[in-house]
Amino acid sequence: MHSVYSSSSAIVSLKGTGISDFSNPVSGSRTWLKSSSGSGQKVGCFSRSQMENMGNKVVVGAGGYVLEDVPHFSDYIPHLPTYPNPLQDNPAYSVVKQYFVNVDDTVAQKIVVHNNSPRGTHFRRAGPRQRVYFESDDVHACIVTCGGLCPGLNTVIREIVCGLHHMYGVKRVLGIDGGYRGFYSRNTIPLTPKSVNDIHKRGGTILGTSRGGHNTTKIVDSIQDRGINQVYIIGGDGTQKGASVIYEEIKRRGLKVAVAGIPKTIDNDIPVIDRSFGFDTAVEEAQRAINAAHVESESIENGIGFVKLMGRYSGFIAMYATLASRDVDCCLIPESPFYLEGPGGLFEYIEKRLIENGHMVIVMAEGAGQELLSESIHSMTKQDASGNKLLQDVGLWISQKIKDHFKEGNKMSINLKYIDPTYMIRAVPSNASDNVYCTLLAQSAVHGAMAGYTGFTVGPVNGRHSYIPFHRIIEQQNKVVITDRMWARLLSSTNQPSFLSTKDVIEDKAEEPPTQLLDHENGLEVNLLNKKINSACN
Ligand SMILES: Nc1ncnc2c1ncn2[C@@H]1O[C@H](COP(=O)(O)OP(=O)(O)O)[C@@H](O)[C@H]1O
Ligand SMILES: O=P(O)(O)OC[C@H]1O[C@](O)(COP(=O)(O)O)[C@@H](O)[C@@H]1O
Ligand SMILES: [Mg+2]
Repeated sequence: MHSVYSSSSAIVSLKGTGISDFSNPVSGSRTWLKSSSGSGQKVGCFSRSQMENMGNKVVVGAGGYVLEDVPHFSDYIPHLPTYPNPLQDNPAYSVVKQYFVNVDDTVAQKIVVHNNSPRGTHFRRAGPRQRVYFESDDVHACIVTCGGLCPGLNTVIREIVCGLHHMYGVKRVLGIDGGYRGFYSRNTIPLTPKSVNDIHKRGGTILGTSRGGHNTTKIVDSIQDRGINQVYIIGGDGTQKGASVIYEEIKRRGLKVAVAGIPKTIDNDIPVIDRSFGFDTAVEEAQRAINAAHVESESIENGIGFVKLMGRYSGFIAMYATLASRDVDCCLIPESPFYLEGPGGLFEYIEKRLIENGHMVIVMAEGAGQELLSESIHSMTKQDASGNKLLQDVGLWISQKIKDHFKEGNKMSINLKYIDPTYMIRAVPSNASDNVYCTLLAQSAVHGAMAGYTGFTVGPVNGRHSYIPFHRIIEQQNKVVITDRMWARLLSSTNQPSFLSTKDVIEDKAEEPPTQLLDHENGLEVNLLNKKINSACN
């Protein structure tokens, strides 16, 4: 078994699973890995400064057990008082058999294992703790929403406000207006259970949102000046990067301010978590557009219904909407390169399908085929205010190319209807299942902040809500793995060509990224950690 040490060298013993909870304040500013002196076996090879540079809290236990832990106030503020969790006096929760999450509970990232598999990466289980680090009257929380819209934003806001109020008796919650820049350029909005009561029935975010405008110093100054001590940040990969630097600055200033991220991405491009809120709603809402495309295409000779869906780098919405519909003949996503002309190309497939069936439906994620368009028109690489690549409308461009192709030499007379429902999908309120999911995310975030955790994102890992360190959320994007069984299911449901050679498949398998929504069969997360450890050692 291996140990976690604080910089004051106070040893926190590791029970059972080889982990420790940080609910007891430990003096010192950091935790790091150290060789297990008991067994004489070397664990990891980090010097203190290497671990400090990496800034990650990792605990290694028996059998290849790894806990990628989240920071806690006690890591950098010594001797903080704790209080009994008010939930234990809450009549609604009196029916719960076990009020509090066991301090040793962690959630396995990899659940498909073999006889000799290492136990692999784990995350701290989310939920209420026996002791909290805030008295109800002392909490001054704020909530901010950043990045693009996503169904469910208002539900998360509502449930943070109500969770704080009903479970922990917190009365002071502020809304930050218009994303990160609202911290320093706008007035705040007081939020109460009454004022947020109905907001989950509306799309968008009552707080407004924005891209760009992340100024760490100004944001943390504003947090400090207003006396805010819990910051709930709802947003996608860009937002979580912003939240991570806010947390670092807060820690640098030694402030007792919890920073909790709630991952928002309609594209489902955030790694580690099972899925993101709003994704389910988006897939459901996309059915209306696909149905319309089907009706239109069926009604005319050689009809083609072409639907563009969101998905800048990840084609999950397109893939799941296609699988759900069964009316789609071709699904194009950014992860699966395709080509238009020649044998095995898109034009050939369209012609074949129209001859066979008289009509067809194509679904395309907005990020698909960007390289075809750039090659063709030498497009400039423009960015939005957050630094995200601004995409060309490939759907419109391909639609025109299809029309031109069939017009040339009077090949075939086709009727193509182009449908772009992207913003209509994004603006709807979340569906019932996303509403429940948003509630759990919000409550997990509230429990974590009250328990003194900070610098974390919440999310379900294999169905269990967990606290995940920021770096795991922001270091890579979740993508559809086209050598996985789910993409094969899609290909078999549409009958479209894979546009891949055997060589491509072999190469892709060799560098397959980890993904959620799909099976984890190869322990890539552990490999990733090992790679990090090795590179830190070299
Ligand atoms: N690397 C980064 N560091 C700090 N802030 C960032 C970073 N990337 C994005 N942000 C900020 O996060 C917010 C949202 O980012 P954006 O990419 O637009 O949306 P999303 O969070 O949905 O991906 C913006 O205010 C942006 O300035
Ligand atoms: O037009 P906007 O507001 O920049 O949003 C478009 C982008 O928003 C998204 O839906 C989600 O992006 P974010 O998660 O970065 O907000 C992308 O798929 C899409 O390209
Ligand atoms: Mg993003």
